[in-house]
Amino acid sequence: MPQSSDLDIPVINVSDLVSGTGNPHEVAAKIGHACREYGFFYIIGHGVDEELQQQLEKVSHQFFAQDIETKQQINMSRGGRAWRGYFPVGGELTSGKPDIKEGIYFGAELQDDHALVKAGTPLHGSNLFPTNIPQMRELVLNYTGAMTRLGHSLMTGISLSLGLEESFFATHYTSDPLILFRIFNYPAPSLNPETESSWGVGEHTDYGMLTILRQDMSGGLQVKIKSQWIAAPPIPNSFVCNIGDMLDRITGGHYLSTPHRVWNPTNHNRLSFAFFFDPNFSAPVKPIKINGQVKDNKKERWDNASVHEFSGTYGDYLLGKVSKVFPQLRRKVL
Ligand SMILES: O=C(O)CCC(=O)C(=O)O
Ligand SMILES: [Fe+2]
Repeated sequence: MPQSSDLDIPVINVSDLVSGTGNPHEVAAKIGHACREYGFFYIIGHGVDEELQQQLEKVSHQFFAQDIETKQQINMSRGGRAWRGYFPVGGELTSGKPDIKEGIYFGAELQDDHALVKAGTPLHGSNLFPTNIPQMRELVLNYTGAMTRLGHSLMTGISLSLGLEESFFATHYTSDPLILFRIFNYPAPSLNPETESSWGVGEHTDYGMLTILRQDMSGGLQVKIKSQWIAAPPIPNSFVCNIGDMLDRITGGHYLSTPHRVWNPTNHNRLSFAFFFDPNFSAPVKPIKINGQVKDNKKERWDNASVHEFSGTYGDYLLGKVSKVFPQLRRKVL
């Protein structure tokens, strides 16, 4: 680990963006700098109710502490094409290796009569909530509501930071954002991932636009910046934000989709709450004109793939990735 403090991930107070008062341009400039140099930043002053977060954390501990049979009652196999529900430890792979984590997948709560659900669109539908922990439903829906509002505010900052109209992303990409929300539990004790090659989540980049992560106080998140792994330790009352592949693509690589990985360095379980604020499923993803050349971090990337070679909608990109692991999510051939 480098000792140099110039590799510290920036902490940005976003209250002026969220409240729409004060100086959003100053906040946007800080976000722009962080996106160019790190692809990661912490936010404080985000306005998301701390009590709500703590209650969600409490019921999540309650859920994961149950026996496996009870948790399996909402297994992902029951979520069908909506891609919702519980997966057990080892049930998800990163680069072909099983992750040492379990979790629950949630998304926007859409009923069967919603047009996209009726059309059989993958990743759209209703959630699987645990019936034996009834509070979880309302907490998850309140939390995803608050995070969706926060996502919209941050996207205005990202628009401004690129010298675009503040509504640029809302107009072209996120009028109906694809929302994925995952609660993860990384059990303890963990093996040393450096020697045992067993990560909670192996090295990867996120697929979409913007990820907003709440991590508990355990630590263990690492970010690959300028070829070095650095720690992104928990900071009370903050969220960690990072850029996904689509924003990297749209900005010609000027905003980096930065590789990261996680393990549990403690002797108790580690919880995290990953909220993915991603483009509309049907939005065509196209680069904007930006000064300077396209920057391709293909060589730095875990998959040695270039996001700049992709063309199509966000749905095409996402399904191309996840249907390798979940073949049932392939598009229906009409
Ligand atoms: O659990 C974490 O801290 C991060 C999870 C993550 O990187 C992901 O789900 O994409
Ligand atoms: Fe991630």
